[in-house]
Amino acid sequence: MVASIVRGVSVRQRPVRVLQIGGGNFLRGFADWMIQKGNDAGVLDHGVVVLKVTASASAPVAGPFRVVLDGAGFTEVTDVDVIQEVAGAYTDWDRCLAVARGADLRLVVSNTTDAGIVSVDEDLGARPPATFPGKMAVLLHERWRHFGGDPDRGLSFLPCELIEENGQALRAAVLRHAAVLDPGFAGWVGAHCRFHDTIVDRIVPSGDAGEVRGEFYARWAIAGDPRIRDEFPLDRAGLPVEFLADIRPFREKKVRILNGSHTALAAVAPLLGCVTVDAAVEHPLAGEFLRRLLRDEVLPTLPADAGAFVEATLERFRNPALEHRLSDIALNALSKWDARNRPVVTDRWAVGEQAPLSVFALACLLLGYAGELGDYPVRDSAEVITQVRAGSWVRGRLAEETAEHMRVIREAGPAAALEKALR
Ligand SMILES: NC(=O)c1ccc[n+]([C@@H]2O[C@H](COP(=O)([O-])OP(=O)(O)OC[C@H]3O[C@@H](n4cnc5c(N)ncnc54)[C@H](O)[C@@H]3O)[C@@H](O)[C@H]2O)c1
Ligand SMILES: O=P(O)(O)OC[C@@H](O)[C@@H](O)[C@H](O)[C@H](O)CO
Repeated sequence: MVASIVRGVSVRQRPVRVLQIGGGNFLRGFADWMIQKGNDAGVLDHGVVVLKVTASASAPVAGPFRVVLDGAGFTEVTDVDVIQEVAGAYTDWDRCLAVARGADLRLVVSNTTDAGIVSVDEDLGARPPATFPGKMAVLLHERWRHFGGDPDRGLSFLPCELIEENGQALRAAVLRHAAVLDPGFAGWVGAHCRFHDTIVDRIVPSGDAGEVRGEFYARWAIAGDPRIRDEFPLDRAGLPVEFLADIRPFREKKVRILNGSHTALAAVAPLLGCVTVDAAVEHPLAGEFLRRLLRDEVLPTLPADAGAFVEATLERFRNPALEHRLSDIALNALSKWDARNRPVVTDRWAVGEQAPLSVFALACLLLGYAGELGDYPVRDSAEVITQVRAGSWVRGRLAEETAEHMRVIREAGPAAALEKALR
């Protein structure tokens, strides 16, 4: 294979088999790292083209970067050179269409945050269409036309977004647009493109163009058509990838334990002076809050074997090398509380129990969003912030319970209020 020079560093040229939607830290430190390992182990020969699907000025850089991963007592450094090109949907849509016609293309990996997989009516003639599914439908249409509807030219989708049934959500959104473009094309998408639900796990807190930093721990659970195991045989390179018939139990455990406690901790611990996750775990009050939340509220809603994942998660949170800032987790915190913490509260209430610490975290968020907690980090949509300030974000029993916590926080301060909630 010929090597090309990008930013003065050699990039190994490989067939472009993967279209990557988004070039954020997570995909580079997780999916690209795995593809690199698969290539190095000889189970893959995959190059990646990154499609930049947002209009922001900052673009991911094509070419090699370094992934630095911290494990328990060791650091792993990997030079990743799988990205062959970055194509900008807003700067060169024709190039994106050309990539979609690629003869070697097999897989689409995406991570567009919780906001990316949306299903709305939009102008599919726009260059480019506004949303990720809209763009994908037009790119697939180009591919379908180019290959004359060849059944062997369908693509396999591995979305990494943390929403429920991510593959099925993406499929439904793409099919909605496909039906508008051409019924024959929609039939081809439905029959020959495979959308896998997946759940990912690796904490990747930071990065820049040249380097991504995260933890060594990783897990990728992939559901759906078993042919994916041969198309993307990362498990044969010893990577932590599992092909499962049903990923829902793992998803529920991971989201409730890891993401839910991240969200709750990021709501509460800054009020106690904590800046990072590891500092919060070691803080007497914040650490107690986290452990009690997991033990008394989250674990009882999960199968008995979830205890081991709680212990492992606490150990991962203690990793000081990650320097994981609580304010970075605070993005869209209320929507995340809704998706990750509310189900715990609802499940506890359904069996006649309480979930005061989950509700306490919500009370902190509501006070912070209302501007009552000084420089509390608030990073959410204007719509959500307006709803909170109008008092319409919570209703019923949740409104009553949060109001009581908010009263105590206002009167006694966050630390005393948390001590009371922990009693
Ligand atoms: N970093 C982690 O530890 C980690 C681990 C697992 C999952 N995740 C998930 O990844 C997401 C954050 O990714 P990151 O850490 O790489 O952050 P990042 O900011 O580096 O990357 C976010 C990516 O999403 C794209 N994006 C944002 N909004 C979009 C939209 N509306 N439509 C299309 N694309 C959009 C951006 O262009 C960028 O490529 C979160 O949703 C998180 O749940 C992160
Ligand atoms: O990225 P967010 O804001 O959706 O959530 C923050 C963290 O909980 C998340 O990124 C975890 O680090 C990740 O899900 C670990 O697998």
